[in-house]
Amino acid sequence: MKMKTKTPLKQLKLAVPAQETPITSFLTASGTFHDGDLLLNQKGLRLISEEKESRPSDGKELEFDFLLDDLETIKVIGKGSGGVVQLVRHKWVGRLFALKVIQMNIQEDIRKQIVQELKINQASQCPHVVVCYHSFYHNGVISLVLEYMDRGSLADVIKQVKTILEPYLAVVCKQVLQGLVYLHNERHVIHRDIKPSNLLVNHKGEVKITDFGVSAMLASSMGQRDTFVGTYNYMSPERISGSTYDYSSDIWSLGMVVLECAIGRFPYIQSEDQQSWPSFYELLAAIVESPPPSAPPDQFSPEFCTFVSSCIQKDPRDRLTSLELLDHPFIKKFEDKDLDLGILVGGLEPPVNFPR
Ligand SMILES: Nc1ncnc2c1ncn2[C@@H]1O[C@H](COP(=O)(O)OP(=O)(O)OP(=O)(O)O)[C@@H](O)[C@H]1O
Repeated sequence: MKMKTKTPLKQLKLAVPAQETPITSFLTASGTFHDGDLLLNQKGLRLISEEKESRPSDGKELEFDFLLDDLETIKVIGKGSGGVVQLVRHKWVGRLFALKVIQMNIQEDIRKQIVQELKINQASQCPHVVVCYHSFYHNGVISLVLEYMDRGSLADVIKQVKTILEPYLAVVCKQVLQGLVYLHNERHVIHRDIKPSNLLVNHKGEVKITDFGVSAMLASSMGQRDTFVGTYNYMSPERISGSTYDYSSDIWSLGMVVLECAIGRFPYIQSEDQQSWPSFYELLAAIVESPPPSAPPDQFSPEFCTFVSSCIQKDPRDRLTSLELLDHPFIKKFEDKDLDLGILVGGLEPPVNFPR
């Protein structure tokens, strides 16, 4: 066994029991957050293990260094429960990014979730997962420099178009499934928060998954019940009832999102003119106890109906996997039609002009 003769001061500092401000318990004296092969400080995030390997360029890597001061805010484009998302421009290069700012007065398990998000994003080599170019930690705030998705989220899209027709929905689904196959089969992570506002779209018609549950975790840790309600809508019955869950939990959520986009309303609301939403607890009870929602067969193709019911199954074992769903007849049906989602979203108001 290798013995160290001297214990470095930094290690002594880490051994001190939890202090009043939780952040100090995981930062080194130099203000660096260290977790395994991940280093995060004011200068940015580094994956130490990958530093020596020269990664093949996929055209997404940036040739310039980032400093927070080099980014100028254009405007706020979104607000989540964990913080604010701004459209920013790199002053010298002129390129646009989305800057997500997350407050960090939080506990250990939530911090681990955030580290997971940082790791996934930083190392993402998948065209259907939003790229995180850089992350900063400063004064208790984590800032993520994300790929800017100029058509906003699927939530923004359905606010305008109300419903998405099956052929376009198949194109959206295929891309989300490709992102999920990457997360489930290559990164071995459950997203945990698939919902319309976490599926982002750009003018090229690309759809990408973002936000690995950080905001939801933050909200729940801070007891913001109201802002956290939204995330339960797409949550699988096994998660709501506190059972163990796995990748198939994301598939339930995907099914709910797809069905909502097709019928133009959240599936647990009976009809468009229903006076009020079910209460928070009524909704949770319905998801856990009622038969799962399905696509009305008189309005949709058999392929679409079976796709939805292959996702929205109460028993997680009855759901297909992301890889199996990529081969589903609903996805295959429109594959050679060469449909351009860019044309659909191109006709919409860019979300940056929305009054918020
Ligand atoms: N990379 C991005 N490019 C463009 N717009 C983005 C980007 N990331 C987020 N947004 C916009 O900002 C909004 C807020 O995002 P955020 O992830 O903070 O919260 P949310 O997913 O809407 O909600 P919650 O915090 O409850 O999960 C999104 O709905 C989206 O419209």
